[in-house]
Amino acid sequence: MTFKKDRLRRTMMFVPGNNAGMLKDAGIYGADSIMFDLEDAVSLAEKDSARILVYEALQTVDYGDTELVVRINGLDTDFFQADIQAMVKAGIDVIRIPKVENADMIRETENLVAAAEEKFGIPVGTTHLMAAIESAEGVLNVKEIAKASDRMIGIALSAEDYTTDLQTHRYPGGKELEFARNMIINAARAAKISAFDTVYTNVDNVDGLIEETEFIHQLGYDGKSVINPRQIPVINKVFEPSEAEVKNAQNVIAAIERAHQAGSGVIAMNGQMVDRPVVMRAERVMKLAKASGIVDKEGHYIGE
Ligand SMILES: CC(=O)SCCNC(=O)CCNC(=O)[C@H](O)C(C)(C)COP(=O)(O)OP(=O)(O)OC[C@H]1O[C@@H](n2cnc3c(N)ncnc32)[C@H](O)[C@@H]1OP(=O)(O)O
Ligand SMILES: O=C([O-])CC(=O)C(=O)O
Ligand SMILES: [Mg+2]
Repeated sequence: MTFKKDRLRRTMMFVPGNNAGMLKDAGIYGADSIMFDLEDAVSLAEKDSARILVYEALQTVDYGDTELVVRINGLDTDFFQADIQAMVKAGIDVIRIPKVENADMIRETENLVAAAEEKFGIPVGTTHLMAAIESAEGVLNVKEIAKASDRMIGIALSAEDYTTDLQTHRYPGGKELEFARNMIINAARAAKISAFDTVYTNVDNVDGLIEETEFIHQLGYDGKSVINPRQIPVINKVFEPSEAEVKNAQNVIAAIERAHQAGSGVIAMNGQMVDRPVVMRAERVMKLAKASGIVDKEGHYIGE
């Protein structure tokens, strides 16, 4: 398991914790993060066996350098304490807390995680947290939630439960999610952590998934939670920079290097000002280009 706070997180794939076959193969599909689910994909009768199965998978399956996340059961259930114990002991990278409504829920989880780290000899502070926002209360408190702990790496919108709480449902186009999506991306960026959009539940509707992903990409989200491996390349493609974007980013980076050599932090390129925010955007384009395999190690465009 490897952890890097600012890594790319275009796709975070839910894997039902009670499905041994899916647990075994989850690493082969190229998700940036794998999320083992102990919560809503697992029936009440299977809560204990799923926890054991995920623990075993973490001991035996090689997931390479994919980030490993577990969605524990909610803090209002009888299962979350055992989930935390087992997953911290297994050395999970990130614990995703479902149905987070306020910052106290993050602090409560953090205390239990810290105690488990001490108990199992895991360096204190190395298990990270993220929060899923699934209610109106959660959306209204998201700023405090995002900043509740140094362990926080991200905030996710969970629109199935959220729209139920709002007493609506999901519509094509997602107007009912506009407020939550804007709140979450701003809270995540204010806290300097990742923002994940919700699952797209119709796995056969590729056009709908592209449309939704283009929209959340435009808003600034890092990526989406996914429920099926077929959704991974579709989302990655939306996040893949175009050739023109890559070439522009390369020119920006070269221009600012020339400026720095001349002792300046700003330079004009084809009549456009290039300064720090432009360079930061260019660096993100190059990071996405590398992850998409469209540039070589030196950053030269090689296409697909
Ligand atoms: C609101 C919420 O809480 S959402 C989160 C909880 N829900 C989940 O976790 C659901 C996870 N997803 C799934 O169970 C399934 O993808 C379904 C039920 C949506 C669709 O199932 P299928 O139609 O069988 O998917 P599909 O035919 O595309 O599967 C292709 C392969 O991918 C595997 N696969 C499918 N989904 C996943 C997954 N989430 N993780 C790992 N492997 C998966 C299948 O096992 C199959 O493997 P195989 O070719 O070796 O047999
Ligand atoms: O996190 C997600 O997108 C899935 C989920 O639990 C929800 O939508 O309620
Ligand atoms: Mg949910």
